[in-house]
Amino acid sequence: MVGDLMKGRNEDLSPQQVPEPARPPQHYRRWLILGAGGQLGSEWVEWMERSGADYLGLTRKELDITDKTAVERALSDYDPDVVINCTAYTKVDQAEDEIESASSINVDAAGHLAALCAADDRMLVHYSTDYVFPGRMEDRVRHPAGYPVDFPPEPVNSYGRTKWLGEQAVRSAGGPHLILRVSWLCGKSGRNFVHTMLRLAEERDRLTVVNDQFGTPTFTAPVVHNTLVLLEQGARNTWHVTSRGETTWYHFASLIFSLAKKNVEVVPVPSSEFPTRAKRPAWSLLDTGSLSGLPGNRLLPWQQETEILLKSLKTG
Ligand SMILES: NC(=O)C1=CN([C@@H]2O[C@H](COP(=O)(O)OP(=O)(O)OC[C@H]3O[C@@H](n4cnc5c(N)ncnc54)[C@H](OP(=O)(O)O)[C@@H]3O)[C@@H](O)[C@H]2O)C=CC1
Ligand SMILES: Cc1cn([C@H]2C[C@H](O)[C@@H](COP(=O)(O)OP(=O)(O)O[C@H]3O[C@@H](C)C(=O)[C@@H](O)[C@H]3O)O2)c(=O)[nH]c1=O
Repeated sequence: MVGDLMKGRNEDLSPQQVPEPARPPQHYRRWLILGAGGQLGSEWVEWMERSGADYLGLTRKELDITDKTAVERALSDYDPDVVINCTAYTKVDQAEDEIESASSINVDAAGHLAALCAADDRMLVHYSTDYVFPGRMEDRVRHPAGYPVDFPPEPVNSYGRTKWLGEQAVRSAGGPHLILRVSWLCGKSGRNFVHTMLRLAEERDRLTVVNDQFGTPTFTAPVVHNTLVLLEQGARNTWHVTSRGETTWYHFASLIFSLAKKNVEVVPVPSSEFPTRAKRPAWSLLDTGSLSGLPGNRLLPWQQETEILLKSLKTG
């Protein structure tokens, strides 16, 4: 079935060689990583540590991005050339009821950070999401390779709306920036679908998982790699960064259990049989065509990246 889903995209999704990890470009000397305790932030810290780059990673405890004075002080004290904003409010269901909290982090704080970066000509990398798009199945017919970067956003939930407003706040600050939209993000640490499935496998022997929401699982290591590739090439503005291919949460769960050798019965269900507080887009594939043209990119099939992540969870 996963094979069938892939056929529509008419591309080679067999495993490919994993490129050598990209290195931080030399033209940026000092790197500030915000949200360093989150799943993407901790991946960034690991890469920076390994590369020997001059970086400072700040967790939420060390810097609350909604504290304007503290953010100003952090920027002026460390004086970074590039700021990687991995902070976000990411609890999709809770965002429906905690709009103020989600907005203060995803919109106001992102805009304030962008304005400060713009004032001192610091490069800002900001992450956004596939959930900014409406996710209509009919959009798939017109855009089989995924939503183009300039497709008009129309989020279907509060989290998506705050991320879209956050993007606009970053753009309107007018400084040098990269906004990278990623989807269905999973990494070694933090809250994500892989960890949720592995936890549920210990608690239950049968799970129902939605099979009518389509997208692309994306992994933190290739996101950091591709961000470095984009920075190396001097890229600016908005890009889509995902793995290759397309699947549903049900097929993603099935692959996780099969690779992790978990004996769980996974039952495919329509979204109507798995009600959630927030609506999710039915189809949120992102077109990564622009990134695929850049040398050194890491755009591997989502199945291969899932296997790489599960192996790294095993080996630690
Ligand atoms: N997770 C996903 O599936 C996807 C994520 N994205 C985007 O990718 C980016 C990274 O997401 P991801 O790493 O998964 O998210 P996480 O939720 O794992 O990390 C976000 C981090 O931001 C921190 N944070 C929250 N509020 C504040 C604050 N006021 N000040 C400082 N730090 C704060 C969180 O701390 P704490 O945990 O203590 O609250 C957490 O460490 C985000 O922009 C997200 O919107 C895009 C698509 C998919
Ligand atoms: C746990 C579980 C979830 N589901 C469904 C609910 C939902 O429709 C889908 C995904 O579940 P989650 O709640 O884990 O994923 P969700 O929080 O919607 O993930 C999103 O997070 C934000 C931050 C993003 O930016 C998105 O790209 C996306 O990754 O799977 C099941 O069908 N069965 C289950 O047992």
